[in-house]
Amino acid sequence: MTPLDRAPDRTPVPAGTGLTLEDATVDATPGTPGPLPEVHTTRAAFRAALAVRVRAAAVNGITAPTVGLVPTMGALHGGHAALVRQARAENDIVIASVFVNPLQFGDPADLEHYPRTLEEDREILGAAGCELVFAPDVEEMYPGYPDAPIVTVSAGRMGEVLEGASRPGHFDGVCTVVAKLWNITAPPAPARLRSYFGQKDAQQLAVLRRLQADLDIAVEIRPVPLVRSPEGLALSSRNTRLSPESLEAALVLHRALAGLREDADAGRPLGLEAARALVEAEPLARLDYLEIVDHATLEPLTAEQLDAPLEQEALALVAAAFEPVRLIDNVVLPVP
Ligand SMILES: Nc1ncnc2c1ncn2[C@@H]1O[C@H](COP(=O)(O)OP(=O)(O)OP(=O)(O)O)[C@@H](O)[C@H]1O
Ligand SMILES: CC(C)(CO)[C@@H](O)C(=O)[O-]
Ligand code: BAL
Repeated sequence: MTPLDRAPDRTPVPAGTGLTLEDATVDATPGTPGPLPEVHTTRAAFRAALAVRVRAAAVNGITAPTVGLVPTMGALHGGHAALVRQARAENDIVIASVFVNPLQFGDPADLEHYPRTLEEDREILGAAGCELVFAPDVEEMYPGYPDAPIVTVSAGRMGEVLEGASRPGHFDGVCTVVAKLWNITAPPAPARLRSYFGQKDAQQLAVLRRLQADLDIAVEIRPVPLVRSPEGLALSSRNTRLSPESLEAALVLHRALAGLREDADAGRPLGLEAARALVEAEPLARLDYLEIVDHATLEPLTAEQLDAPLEQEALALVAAAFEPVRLIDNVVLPVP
């Protein structure tokens, strides 16, 4: 029995339902140094190292250990540390992947400038309780790249809206790499895999729930609340590329979402236009979208649904450019 199985308030969220988790209070500090996790760059070496840990658990009387996987693209911060800490609290073995996945980048400059900081990442992962890291290069992950992979996973219509409309192919790339990561890190039975994703990437979480359910993949998805800076900015690896002025300006995203959250809490009509106008009034922001959608399907709420108290939980999602980066944020809108 794992810590998660024992905790009655931690029953798995069924696939397709929304999150009810509040944003997390900020703890952007990496924590006290822990043992540095073992890093493997090949699939074979990683699988062998995981099998050793599963056997060691059995020797210690844990015959069906759970493995908590935290997929990341590196450049880790307090948001990622929260994922690892939650995985540590709920599982017998905690592993992470660090891989900047070229399939999910449309913009070559975004891929080129994506920060790569494996040594610092290792320290953050160790401090948060991760013991094993899979950090392949592109050739290991996609032998023959860019002529491979030939067969990929499609996110379907959920991958064409919101982020997907601005980043065509992005969610197909995410689904393809995550399906591979789940296959590579699947522990030998009777051990079980759980995979941790942040609410910060709310559309990604919704798409990956469908990937798991629609393809019957043997993994349990565990959501983790969004972690913000003390000022309210959603922590993101891309924040490091913002000027001090843009950092300040970017707080408008949280202000706009907080207004919608207040409307929802009070059972008032949701002030979607006012929230959009707030972001548009910020000179350093270029609004891409601000939408209110169904939590599980990502379908936009109708005008009637926006005007009446919510009957089911919704999600307000925003994306805006603060040159040279594009930021996303979201808030869960609860039933009043
Ligand atoms: N502020 C945050 N709060 C909660 N989870 C987060 C936060 N930031 C990232 N995550 C989660 O960490 C995982 C890895 O994300 P990723 O490596 O893309 O980091 P990131 O900071 O979101 O990067 P970027 O914003 O540049 O895309 C994802 O599941 C993501 O949702
Ligand atoms: C899930 C993920 C690691 C896949 O590359 C990435 O999209 C991310 O970091 O959110
Ligand atoms: N956190 C989502 C990964 C990306 O922006 O590509």
